[in-house]
Order: sequence, then C-alpha cells, then structure tokens
Amino acid sequence: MADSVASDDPKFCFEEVLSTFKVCLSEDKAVILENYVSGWRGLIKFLNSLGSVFSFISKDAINKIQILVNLLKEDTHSHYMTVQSMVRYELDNSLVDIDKRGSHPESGTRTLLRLHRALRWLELFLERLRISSEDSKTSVMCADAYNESLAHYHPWVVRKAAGLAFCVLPGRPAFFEVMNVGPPEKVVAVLGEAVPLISEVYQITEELYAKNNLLNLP
Ligand SMILES: CCCCCCCC/C=C\CCCCCCCC(=O)N[C@@H](COP(=O)(O)O)[C@H](O)/C=C/CCCCCCCCCCCCC
Repeated sequence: MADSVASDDPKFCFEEVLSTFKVCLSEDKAVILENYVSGWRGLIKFLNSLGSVFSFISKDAINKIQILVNLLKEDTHSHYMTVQSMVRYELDNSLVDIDKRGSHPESGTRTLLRLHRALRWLELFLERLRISSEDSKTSVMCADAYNESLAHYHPWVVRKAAGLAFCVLPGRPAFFEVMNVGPPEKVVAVLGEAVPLISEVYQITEELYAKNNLLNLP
C-alpha cells in the first residue's frame, strides 16, 4: 500500500472500485480494512477528476483515509485487519473518545464512522444513478442522496458548500463517461452489481457500530 493517499495515479475506472468492494468482506463477513480503504482511494480518484470545486471534499476524505492507512502501518497493525478487530481493540484499550473529543480525536473507529456515513450517501446516489433516465440530473440525484444521509451530520456551512459543488456535476452522459466502464447499458449493469455489494458492507458496519453504541461518536 502506498504511503500517501494523495499520490495515487489519477486515472479512474469504476470497475476497479467494484473489485475492491467485492473483496471487502471476508468469508465470515468481517470488513477487511485494507480493501475498504482501497475502495475509497479509487472513489477519490473519481472525485479529483471532477475538478477543483470538489477539493474541499476530497481533502477531508483523503485526510480520513490517511489516518486509517497510518494505522495499518503501525506496530499494532495486526489489530487493524478488519473493522471488527479494530473496533474491539480500540474499545478494549480505551482508544476511542466516546462522549466528547479528548485524547483520541483520530481513532480508527471514529474516523471510519465518518466514511461509513459517506458510504450510505454513495449507496443511495449509485442506486438513483442506476434507475435514472438519460435526461436525469446527476446534481439532483447527488443532492437528494446527500440530504437523505450525510447532510444530517454536517453543519449549515458544509451543507451549503456541498450543495453548491453538486450544481457543477456533469450531466448523466458525461458522468457515465468519467466512470470509464463502457456504454450506458454496461454502466447500469455494473451499478446493479455495485449497489448490493456496497449496501452489504454498509449494513454489516452499521450493525457493528449500533451493537457497540458507536453511531454518534464525537
Ligand atoms: C463512479 C462512482 C460515482 C460516485 C463517485 C463518488 C466519489 C466520491 C468520493 C468521495 C466522497 C466523499 C466522502 C466524503 C467524506 C466526508 C466525511 C465527513 O462527513 N466529514 C465531515 C465531518 O468530519 P469531522 O469534522 O467530524 O472529522 C467534514 O466536516 C466534511 C467536510 C467536507 C464536506 C463533505 C461533503 C460530502 C459530500 C459527499 C458527496 C460527494 C460528491 C461527489 C460527487 C460525485
């Protein structure tokens, strides 16, 4: 795994992202952290190709991914093989700020929660994209998915900036081009494979965090 998240080759192919989400779950349905992080790195390549309007979003996502990449390289990395083992290790060793931010503002558990919430946005957005018609607006699909998910956790100023950025998203045909999958029918078929995979990863993580009362970490 590369040291810096930001130094990746910018070329994007959605099928590569799909492959990383395919190998995200182990046989016993644990979420493999390295593959989860790889999936996000691929998505950030896509975001970067949309232009500098989105850089405030990609900077935050890169920062969070970098925290997880660093944890995967530390001496304690064996505890970070899966999201399940990470949560167990950090809780057992009091490495998570539970009620208010304190000495562990960058725990893996807290950091992954932010990406987990964004994964729900992604699931909702990709499903809208899958069932959309040729003249549907990506900006509207993106905003609707955002308002139904991530927006609940963001202050007014972030919601406003995100809303403005969505307005410059390319139309559906250009968006499909950037996905680099092939003709629209192929994009729709690949989305049909991607959405259930992402949804399963989301659900498993959601249940883990809910069971441990971690869904509102500061
Ligand atoms: C071909 C596939 C199509 C979809 C590709 C989508 C590519 C998206 C790549 C990355 C998505 C962004 C992930 C954003 C993570 C946000 C985490 C977060 O909530 N952070 C906030 C809280 O952090 P703390 O302060 O508690 O540490 C932070 O305040 C956020 C700041 C930035 C604004 C985040 C706006 C998120 C909008 C998500 C939509 C992205 C639009 C992509 C357009 C296709």
